[in-house]
Amino acid sequence: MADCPPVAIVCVGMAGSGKTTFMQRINSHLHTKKTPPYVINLDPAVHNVPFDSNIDIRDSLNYKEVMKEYNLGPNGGILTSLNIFATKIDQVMGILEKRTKPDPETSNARPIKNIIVDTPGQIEVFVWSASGSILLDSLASTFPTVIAYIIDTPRTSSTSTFMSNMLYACSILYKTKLPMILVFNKTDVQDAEFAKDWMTDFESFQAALKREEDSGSFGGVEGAPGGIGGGSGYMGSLLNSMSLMLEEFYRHLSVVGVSSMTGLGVTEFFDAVREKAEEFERDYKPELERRQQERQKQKESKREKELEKLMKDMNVPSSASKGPKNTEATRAPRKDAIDTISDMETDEDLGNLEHDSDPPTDEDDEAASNSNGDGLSQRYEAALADENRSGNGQDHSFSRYLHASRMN
Ligand SMILES: Nc1nc2c(ncn2[C@@H]2O[C@H](COP(=O)(O)OP(=O)(O)OP(=O)(O)O)[C@@H](O)[C@H]2O)c(=O)[nH]1
Repeated sequence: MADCPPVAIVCVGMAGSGKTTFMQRINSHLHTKKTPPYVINLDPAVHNVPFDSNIDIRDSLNYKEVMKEYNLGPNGGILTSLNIFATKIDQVMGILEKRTKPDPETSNARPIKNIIVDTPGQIEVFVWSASGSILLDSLASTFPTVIAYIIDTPRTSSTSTFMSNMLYACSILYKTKLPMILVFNKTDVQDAEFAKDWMTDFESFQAALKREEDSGSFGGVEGAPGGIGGGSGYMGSLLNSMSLMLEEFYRHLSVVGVSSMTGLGVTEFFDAVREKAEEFERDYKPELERRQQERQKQKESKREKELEKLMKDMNVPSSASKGPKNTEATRAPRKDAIDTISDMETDEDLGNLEHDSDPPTDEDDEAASNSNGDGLSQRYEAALADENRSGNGQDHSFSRYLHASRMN
């Protein structure tokens, strides 16, 4: 496996599951193996990080200031910090690409083989946000990327908490569409064999359900009513069906028991990473590329439609036979310009763009003279007034607006 490409390992997990301690453990393991990883911390709200990060979101953003400035609560602050950070993803990817490429002429003779990423404990803020998707998609489009879902084993030992955690993991797998390793952490406190059994043997899960029912401790709650919690009750039959339904999901996962405290199971974790990285190249990458191509196609067809609509709005017939305006001199620059319009977001962009692309007509001059050049809103009003005078439809006013904008 000497030539395997660098792998990005993104650690996600509920608050307190031990992500940061796990990051510290795998970081020190890789240092011991003389293959130091590239470390990224994406948790803006963490107080102390017990390892050195190469990129730390806290270096570029003060989460408390973000909360104050945008008048947000803690989760909004984390989300907004991630959104702001996501705008720098190109720079981050540039750095990562440089660090993972061998370059004997510089000190980068031994390129990075692992990128490890710590994320906020508020999973949904990362996994369900646009910035989380941007960050994950960017990583996955360049490196084999694996999600390490960290689970607090002692807190997952009852059937209902186990099932809740599995459903959460399933939703993350479905949302990120990346290979996943379930890391049952804190095995120094409780062994993870029970979880592996439940995932591979439906009957052992049913037996555990029955035991909880008999002892009246369903869901880890002593004295829970059997009618609700028991294998024969509503929750029991729900758990049974869910565990059957999740069988297919379990098949796609690697499961390792780890103690971030003692280091037990870390070697198995890296074996699983290698396996998942191969799976990424084999199964996920083609799918990812297919999705990227589809997005590109959709973007192009949307642009085509916008172009057609705009041509219509501007009274530019698409066939050469219609009207004197449709000459090479006018048509070509318009098309280029309008292609660019769909990438522009602000009115100012539209104004600047049109300035160079389309020679004015007498009508336009009139519209422009109605404008005092003090801003786009006034120009827009001028175009509107013009439209009212001529009784033309709204679409036509847009073309006048574009021409009027050009004069400034
Ligand atoms: N016994 C034991 N305790 C652990 C282990 N891993 C983490 N812990 C403890 O679990 C607690 C939470 O660990 P963190 O690493 O801060 O958890 P986190 O998921 O990063 O927490 P957030 O940053 O709040 O999301 C700490 O008290 C750790 O010492 C482990 O393997 N064994």
